[in-house]
Amino acid sequence: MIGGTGFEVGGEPSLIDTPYGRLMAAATELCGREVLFIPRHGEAHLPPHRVNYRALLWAARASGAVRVVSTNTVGSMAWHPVGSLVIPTDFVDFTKSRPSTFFEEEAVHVDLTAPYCPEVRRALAAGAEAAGALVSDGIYVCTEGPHLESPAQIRMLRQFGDVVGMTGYPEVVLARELELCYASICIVTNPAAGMRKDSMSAAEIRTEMAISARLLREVIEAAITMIPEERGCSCGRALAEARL
Ligand SMILES: CSC[C@H]1O[C@H](OP(=O)(O)O)[C@H](O)[C@@H]1O
Ligand code: HPA
Repeated sequence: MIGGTGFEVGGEPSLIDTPYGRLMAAATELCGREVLFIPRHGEAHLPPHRVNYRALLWAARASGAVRVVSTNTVGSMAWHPVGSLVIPTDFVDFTKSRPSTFFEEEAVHVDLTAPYCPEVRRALAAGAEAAGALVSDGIYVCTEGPHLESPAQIRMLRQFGDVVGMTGYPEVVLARELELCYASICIVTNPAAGMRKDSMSAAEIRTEMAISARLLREVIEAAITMIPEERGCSCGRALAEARL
């Protein structure tokens, strides 16, 4: 699991070395399944544009994981109430400065027709339903941050997607490049800028996330039991025809 702002599951902490740097992770068990929990922002809570996304995914694979469940907090650019969940089906990238590939020296073009693993997405949707959460599919728009968006930016971005965050990209792409299954469960913490009269501060967003953390854990625990043992998706063959 890659845990976002305000989400923890506990576990035995350890340091993992990757070619991209060292990070902290915690091994634990959830519902009988072995889980490696990696806090996305690390102990120092790195801002989104400085998160070491390649190290996160590399560490996941090096630990033997084949599936990654990520949690993200998002602002809604549509109708979603605060506290509801969104499972991305697709994404649009508006970031500016992040290393976004493991393949700097060769031309490798992974297919992103279905960027998020359909099997893990299905399990998350079933887990959300079992937990009684309000959940919907949606398109995740990723901004560079670290500032929250302006109302004019949101008027533009809402033509491209449903929810906005700063961390969903390039994780989703890097996971595919490592042939990992990857899906995200997003918690709506606020209406995006300009969607309501009053604004919402980062501190208030964090408070909203804390309120929803227990629900999110319930959803993930239920989802984990619904992920099939064997992979039936094509994520594990992402590189088969990706090289030129
Ligand atoms: C003011 S909160 C913004 C911060 O929270 C989200 O991070 P994460 O997806 O890791 O929960 C968002 O993308 C920003 O990084
Ligand atoms: O409104 C938002 N914008 C960007 N990232 C976010 N993460 C939570 N809410 C937001």
